Amino acid sequence: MLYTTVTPAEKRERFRELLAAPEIARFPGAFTPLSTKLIQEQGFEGVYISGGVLANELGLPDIGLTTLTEVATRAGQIARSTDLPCLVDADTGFGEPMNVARTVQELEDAGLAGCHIEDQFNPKRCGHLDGKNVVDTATATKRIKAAVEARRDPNFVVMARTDLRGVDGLDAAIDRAKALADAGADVIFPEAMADLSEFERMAEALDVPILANMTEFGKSQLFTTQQLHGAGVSMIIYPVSLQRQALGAMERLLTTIREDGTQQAQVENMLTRKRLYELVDYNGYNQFDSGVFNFEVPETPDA
Ligand SMILES: C[C@](O)(C(=O)O)[C@H](CC(=O)O)C(=O)O
Ligand SMILES: [Mg+2]
Repeated sequence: MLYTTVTPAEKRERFRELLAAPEIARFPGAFTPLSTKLIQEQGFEGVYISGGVLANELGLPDIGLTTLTEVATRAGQIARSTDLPCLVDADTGFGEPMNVARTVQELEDAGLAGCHIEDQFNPKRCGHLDGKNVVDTATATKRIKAAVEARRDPNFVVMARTDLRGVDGLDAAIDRAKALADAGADVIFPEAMADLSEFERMAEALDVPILANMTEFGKSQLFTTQQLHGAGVSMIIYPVSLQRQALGAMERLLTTIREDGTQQAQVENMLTRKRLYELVDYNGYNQFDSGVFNFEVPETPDA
């Protein structure tokens, strides 16, 4: 009911446990606070909050247009709705190392369990596209040092993402990742790995855990959890999957209404009213007021 009963400090401890555990942790990308309910119910270990998705939801491309305030506010709303640890995409950290320090503190205050900061510079782009701009190692490590020094909860996970693979190749990306780990990054997010052997080489070269980005229509094949686990990956994100699926369904629904003059043919694909009320826990609110949920909900009224 209302919000999570798990504190941000507890979620960060949980995130640390997940990273230390031998099993792989799976973080699907929530695109709304409500969607975290589905993720949690299905037993996933954590929630990812994608910068691309947040930008897209505002009708914007993922090129560094969103502000720290927008990202921290939305990420905070999402984090508050779930007991799971949430990892948020902090893009390039929203400015200079000084800004990165403020970003980390804002995200800590918003209840996030961790964030990742990448080595692109603005205008940044999706890591699975060509033509990215990447800063030098000194600048990239300064960002990470600033993030690590700024956090007040030592369990807040500072993850460094490197986009160098798509620019200068795997060896350069591995060297960069080592430097980022030396600068204090708790986890490395090697972006746009070409195949499993690249994940393997990256994991072998580092003493810190690595993340795999299983985004669709990108440069990496969609490997299974078992395959990634075998390659030494500690956690996986599915950043845009829920948004892509939902928007695909919305498009199909609108076409049906336009063509058929009614949504009837799509109703069977919709979440029912009953299920929606379960997700927002109408029942639980009866603890406050037994008049809140004293009605019957038709299960499939339109079917
Ligand atoms: C992970 C990512 O940074 C995101 O914002 O979700 C994107 C995902 C995507 O655009 O598919 C990325 O740069 O990989
Ligand atoms: Mg992003």
